Amino acid sequence: MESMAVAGHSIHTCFHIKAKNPRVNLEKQVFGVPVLHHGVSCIGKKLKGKVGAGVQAVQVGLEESERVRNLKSLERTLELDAVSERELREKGFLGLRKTKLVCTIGPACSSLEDLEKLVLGGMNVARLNMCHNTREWHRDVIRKIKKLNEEKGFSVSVMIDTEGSQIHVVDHGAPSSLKVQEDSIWLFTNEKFDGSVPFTVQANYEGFSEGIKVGDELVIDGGMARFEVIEKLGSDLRCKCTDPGLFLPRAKFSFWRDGKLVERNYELPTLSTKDWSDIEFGISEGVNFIAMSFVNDAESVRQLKNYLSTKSAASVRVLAKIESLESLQKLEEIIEASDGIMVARVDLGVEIPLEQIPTVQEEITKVCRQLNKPVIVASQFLESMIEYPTPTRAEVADISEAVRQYADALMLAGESAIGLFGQKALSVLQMTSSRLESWSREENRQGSLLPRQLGVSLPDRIAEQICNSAVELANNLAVDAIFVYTKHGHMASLLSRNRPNPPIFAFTNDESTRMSLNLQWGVIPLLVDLSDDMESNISSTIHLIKSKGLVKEGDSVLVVSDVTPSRATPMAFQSIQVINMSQFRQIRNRKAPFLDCHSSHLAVRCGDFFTKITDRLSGKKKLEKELKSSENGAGQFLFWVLDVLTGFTP
Ligand SMILES: Nc1ncnc2c1ncn2[C@@H]1O[C@H](COP(=O)(O)OP(=O)(O)O)[C@@H](O)[C@H]1O
Ligand SMILES: C=C(OP(=O)(O)O)C(=O)O
Repeated sequence: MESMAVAGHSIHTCFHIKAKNPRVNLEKQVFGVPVLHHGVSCIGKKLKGKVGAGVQAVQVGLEESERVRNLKSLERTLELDAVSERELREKGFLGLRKTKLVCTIGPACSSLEDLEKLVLGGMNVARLNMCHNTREWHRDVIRKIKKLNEEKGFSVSVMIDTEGSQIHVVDHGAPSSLKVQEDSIWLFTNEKFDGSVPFTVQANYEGFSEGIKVGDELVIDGGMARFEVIEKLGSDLRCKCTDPGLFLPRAKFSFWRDGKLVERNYELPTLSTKDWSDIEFGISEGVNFIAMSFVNDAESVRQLKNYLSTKSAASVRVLAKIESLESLQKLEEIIEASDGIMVARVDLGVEIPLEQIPTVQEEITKVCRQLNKPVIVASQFLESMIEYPTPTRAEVADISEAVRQYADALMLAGESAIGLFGQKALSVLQMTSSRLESWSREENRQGSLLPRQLGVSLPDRIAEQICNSAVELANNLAVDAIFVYTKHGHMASLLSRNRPNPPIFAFTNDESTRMSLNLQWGVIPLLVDLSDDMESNISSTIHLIKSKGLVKEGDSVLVVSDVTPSRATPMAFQSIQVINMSQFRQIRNRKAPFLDCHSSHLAVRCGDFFTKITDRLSGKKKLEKELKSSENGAGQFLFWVLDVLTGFTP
């Protein structure tokens, strides 16, 4: 054991852990777990009156004047975005929406007024697809969003999608959508000519028909219309319509043989020359996310991330769009290489049968959570609302299903970009996701993917386990919020991964972290000027939230702090504390922590306890016996924590 600080009901311990399991490199890691000896008896119920009244442990070595200075500077700089603040006032902590919303910006919503309405309607991320419209148009939209952020106190992130390389139709013989009649004969060609020729479809890639045989099936947009290849004329294909339907501009097509997709290795790069120049544009306009279209392997994601690093733009997060069979086959490596995933359901439906989309979506969402990467489920949630003012019941059910699967974010495409009822569509998305979230909470149905099922899969197992346990504590103690202090957002995302009942307030002093956390389920990112003194950070942020009148009598918070080594805290220190915010008072006049006999007894227990856990539970039985027989509350508490933590069998 290294050091300890105890005051009031909060106990902080800090100790070395020596692991016997070589996979867990604990030797150099130190963390502290402040624990309560009250509260054991109130698991699952509201904590009113039972929680330590405040954070009273004070950093060793910090002079009082410095502490007060830290507190004052924090108070000046805490930024909670205007939309979250309004929602918090209206609905309280537990009423905050957890599922994030992404809107595609297009001609129907690109004015300043319309963008503001989308932000007020809950848009967390504005998405611009670089395959449409001009660069000037995109620049104008990005600047409008930044202007709104600055002037109205919003915090909306910007995402651009690269166009990517996919075989699609350049022209299908008409300027707009076209009905395809049964048995009509069409020519598919790579020849380039100006204008439209009836019954002639120009493809964007000359090798589009390589490997295709007479008798193969050509499917438009995953089933909008179907043709049979009846003749090969050089690289052109003569096809007969077997299943009539619609030809949309830029329709995508795929070939099928014996009920299976004909897989071909097109010599098309994931990022074209145009994409690279769009990426340059995105960097220069300070976008927060780049969503890469048609990613087929992890290498292309790494290539973009390396490029961003060389351009000092590593803070731009790279999302991989899963929209091909190949990307599904290499799903895990792509997820691991990227900063997040978009399930691009429209294009995915071109390459896999439509009936497989729901289960594939669920699988991708689950793997993303396991690997701790945010996932956006995209497109066609409210397709009918492009034209109609109300959604179909099936569309509402589709939204609910994605929320039930715990996707981090849901995305509108044509509904907001070109739809007649974009704002209404966003409000349907917002209301449906909020409704399902509160239903899950009320009915205590949050356990569909328990932390145990997430497995122990991440490289930083200590942080992972602390966050898993913190969320279990937060849920069982029914706290109103979780606070986390984070530089890169790592701890915040690990907490979010467990999909807790209370919202996660992530305090960061890094603007790019704040913007990237906008995609993370249940996280309210706040920009603060964090100091080295974690206790004063905690004290000031609670004080500030209180002073804004956002705390009600009895509101409690579970605080997870992740402090990197500094002058004031020479060791890495991660701690969990539970604080009753309404009774909280800022402590300004205490200089040093103090110990008492009871606390030092507890700390020894803690050291013993964690050593045994990391020793693959070998000591669990013995320790259980010791803790069970303990006569004080601390022993009982640790017995319970042991029970929580040891559910995570390595
Ligand atoms: N910036 C834009 N300018 C014009 N139209 C757009 C723009 N962005 C999107 N759209 C329209 O909205 C629709 C949906 O957009 P998107 O989600 O990019 O899907 P996709 O490109 O696959 O159709 C597009 O088909 C296009 O008609
Ligand atoms: C979001 C999608 O991709 P894009 O809009 O780029 O075609 C999709 O296919 O669902």
